[in-house]
Amino acid sequence: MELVNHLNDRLLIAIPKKGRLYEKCSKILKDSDIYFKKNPRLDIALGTNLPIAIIFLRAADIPTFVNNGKCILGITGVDEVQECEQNDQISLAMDLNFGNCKLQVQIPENSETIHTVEDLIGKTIVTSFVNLTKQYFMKLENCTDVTQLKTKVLYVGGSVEASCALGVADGIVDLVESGETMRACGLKAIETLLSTSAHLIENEEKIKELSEDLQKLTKVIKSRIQGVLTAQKYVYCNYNAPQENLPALLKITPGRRAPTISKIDDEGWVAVSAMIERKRKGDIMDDLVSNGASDIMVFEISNCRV
Ligand SMILES: Nc1ncnc2c1ncn2[C@@H]1O[C@H](COP(=O)(O)OP(=O)(O)OP(=O)(O)O)[C@@H](O)[C@H]1O
Ligand SMILES: O=P(O)(O)OC[C@H]1O[C@H](OP(=O)(O)OP(=O)(O)O)[C@H](O)[C@@H]1O
Repeated sequence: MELVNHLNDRLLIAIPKKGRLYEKCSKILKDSDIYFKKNPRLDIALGTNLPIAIIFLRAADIPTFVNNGKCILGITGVDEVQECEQNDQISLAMDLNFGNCKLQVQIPENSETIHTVEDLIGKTIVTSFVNLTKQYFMKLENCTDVTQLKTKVLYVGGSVEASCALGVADGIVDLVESGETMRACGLKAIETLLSTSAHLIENEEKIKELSEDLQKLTKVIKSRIQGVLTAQKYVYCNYNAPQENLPALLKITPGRRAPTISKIDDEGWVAVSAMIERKRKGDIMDDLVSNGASDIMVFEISNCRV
C-alpha cells in the first residue's frame, strides 16, 4: 500500500511483466537511462532518477490501462492494442523494432478437407485473439453482426498451437515469428491477419491533462527512447581520405546532416566522420576503399539525440 501513495506526481509507464517482450522492454528503458528499483514481489517500481513509476502488467492488459489513462505511456505489441475492445484513446507513438511477428490463420498441413480460409467457415477456430479473429471471419462471411457468425471462435490463453492436434480446433489464429512452433506442430499458414511489433503507446488526451512538469517529462522519455532507436539504426564511421577524392567519398557518406571533415597532419589528406546506416555498413566500407579512403573504422553509438 505504501508504494501506491508514492504514485501521485509520477508518470506511470506500463511494461510487460513477463513473456516475449519483457527482456527487450527492460533493456530499452535501461539504454534510455530510465532507471527503477523493483521488488520482485511487487508489480510497481518507482523510478530512481526520474519521477516515474513502472507498472508491470500482462502485455494483453497494457492497452486497457493506457486507454483509460491510468498509465500514460506503455509498451506492448500492436496486436494487443488492436485486440483490445477499448482502444480509441491509444496512439502508437513509436515502433520499437522488436517483437516482430505475424498473426496468422494456421491449419493442419495434412488436412484433406481444409485448404483455404473459406473452408474454415462454420468450423472451430482456437485463438488468444478472439476479437481480431471474429472481425476477420465476420468480413469473410459477409455478416454485420457477431451473433450471425457461423464460425466458432474459442479463447485459450496460451499453447494455442496444440489445439488442432488435440481435436479441439479445425484451425487456429496465432502469432508466428520464425515459424518453428507451427512447423513442429504440423501446421501451415494460409492467411495473415496482421503484422505486428512492439510499440511505445500513449494516451494523448491524458497527457494534455498532466502538470506542465509531467508533460515535459513525457517528451523527455520519448526523446530518450527515440535516441536509443536511432543509435541502433546507425553506426559512426571514421576514415582518412585524399582531399581530391572528397567529392566522390562524401556522396558515399553524406552523414545525417553533413559529415565532419577535419584536417590531419598529413599534407593533402583529411579525416572524415559521419553516421552511416548499420545495415549498409559493409557496402559503404567497400565503396570507401574503392574510392581511395583508408584507415576506415566503424564505431557503435550507444545513445544519441539527432
Ligand atoms: N514468437 C514471437 N515473436 C515475437 N514477438 C512475439 C512472439 N510471440 C508473441 N510476441 C509479442 O509479444 C506479445 C506478448 O506475447 P507473449 O506470448 O510473450 O505473452 P505472455 O505475456 O506470455 O502472455 P500471457 O500473459 O497471456 O501468458 C505478443 O502480443 C506479441 O506482440
Ligand atoms: O514462430 P515462432 O518463432 O516459433 O513463435 C511462435 C510462438 O510464439 C508465441 O508463443 P509463446 O512461445 O510466447 O508462448 P505461448 O504459446 O504461451 O503464447 C506464439 O503463440 C507461438 O506459439
